[in-house]
Amino acid sequence: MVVASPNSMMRTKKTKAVGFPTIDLSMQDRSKLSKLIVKACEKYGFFKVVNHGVPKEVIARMEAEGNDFFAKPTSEKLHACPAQATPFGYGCKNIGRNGDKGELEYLLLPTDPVSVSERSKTISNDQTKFSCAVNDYIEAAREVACEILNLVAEGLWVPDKFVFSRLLRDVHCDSVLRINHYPPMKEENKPKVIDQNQRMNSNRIGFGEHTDPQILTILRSNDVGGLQISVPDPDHDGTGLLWVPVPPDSNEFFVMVGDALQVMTNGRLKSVRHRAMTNTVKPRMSMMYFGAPPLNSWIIPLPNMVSPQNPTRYIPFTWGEYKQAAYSLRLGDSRIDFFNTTNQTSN
Ligand SMILES: C=C1C[C@]23C[C@@]1(O)CC[C@H]2[C@@]12CC[C@H](O)[C@@](C)(C(=O)O1)[C@H]2[C@@H]3C(=O)O
Ligand SMILES: O=C(O)CCC(=O)C(=O)O
Ligand SMILES: [Fe+2]
Repeated sequence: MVVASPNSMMRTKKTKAVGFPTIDLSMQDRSKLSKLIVKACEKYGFFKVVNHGVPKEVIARMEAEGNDFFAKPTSEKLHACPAQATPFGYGCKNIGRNGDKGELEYLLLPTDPVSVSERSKTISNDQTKFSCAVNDYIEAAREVACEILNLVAEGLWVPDKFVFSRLLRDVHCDSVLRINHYPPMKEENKPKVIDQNQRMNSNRIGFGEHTDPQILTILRSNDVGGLQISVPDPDHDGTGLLWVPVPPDSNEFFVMVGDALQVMTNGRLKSVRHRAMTNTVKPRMSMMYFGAPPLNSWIIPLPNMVSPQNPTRYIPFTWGEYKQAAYSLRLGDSRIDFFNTTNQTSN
């Protein structure tokens, strides 16, 4: 059921209300459910899911491990810094390899149990407890992602309803788990910034604006806000953009369409531009499962998304090629545009 409940109505400073969809995954009418999900993915590339079936205990154990890790002295956390050539492990303020900075620290983890166990040696004093919490959380988040992707396929009338979820279940999938920790910023350390809506914004950007490159992101945070979604501003014929804050909900998940799903649906579903802000009072901790295919998978518009009236919008590429492009670009770059058929130069 799509519920425009009072707490999902966000009022911007320009007194505009934006209600992001809330979708009840336990809804019995599957055909209606799949249509609602597709509608949300087309309009915003973003929605909240309730009644997702993930046990509270699985989320609580993951959160406890995150809190324990980030509470450690910096000298200990640095033991979990990535070895060269891998992005995995602990990071602080540096995002990616091209000079992007954020007001956060984070853990980036692979999602296969063997690699999680290997990584956990430098992260936790109780490797088994850490690995179990992470593996159980990843499995639960993957199930939510796969169920949503099956519903997306059904809602789009794709003949093979497992076409997306199969990629996330592949043993060679390239999915990742990220745990972000945003310490509160002291007032005196916060420079005033002018945001893209030309308003003075006293909050500081924790994680700069971007779209997620993968297929689907399942985000969960503690009860501290910060996530913002970019939506077209209805006042400017859809040409301007507004940042809309998302009220946090520690019991539920937020779902974001990634670039790869936008491409596979030939642009029908939209990958969502988002960012995270810091605040002055409480630390925010968010956990993202980024569902990605194996590196050698082709990311190509599905046949039923292409027609003479709606020709393919993207050149064929593998997930490995897309990831390589993403890592050679800045966080906020529109990397998907490099693969748009209209942007190709012939020589
Ligand atoms: C600046 C970068 C960080 C990032 C890789 C990139 O070059 C561009 C995409 C970024 C992003 C955003 C979503 C996820 O947080 C992430 C892990 C991903 O897959 O793509 C990050 C990358 C990162 O932090 O390593
Ligand atoms: O921390 C958040 O709420 C969002 C972080 C994010 O978008 C990311 O890590 O890709
Ligand atoms: Fe993101």
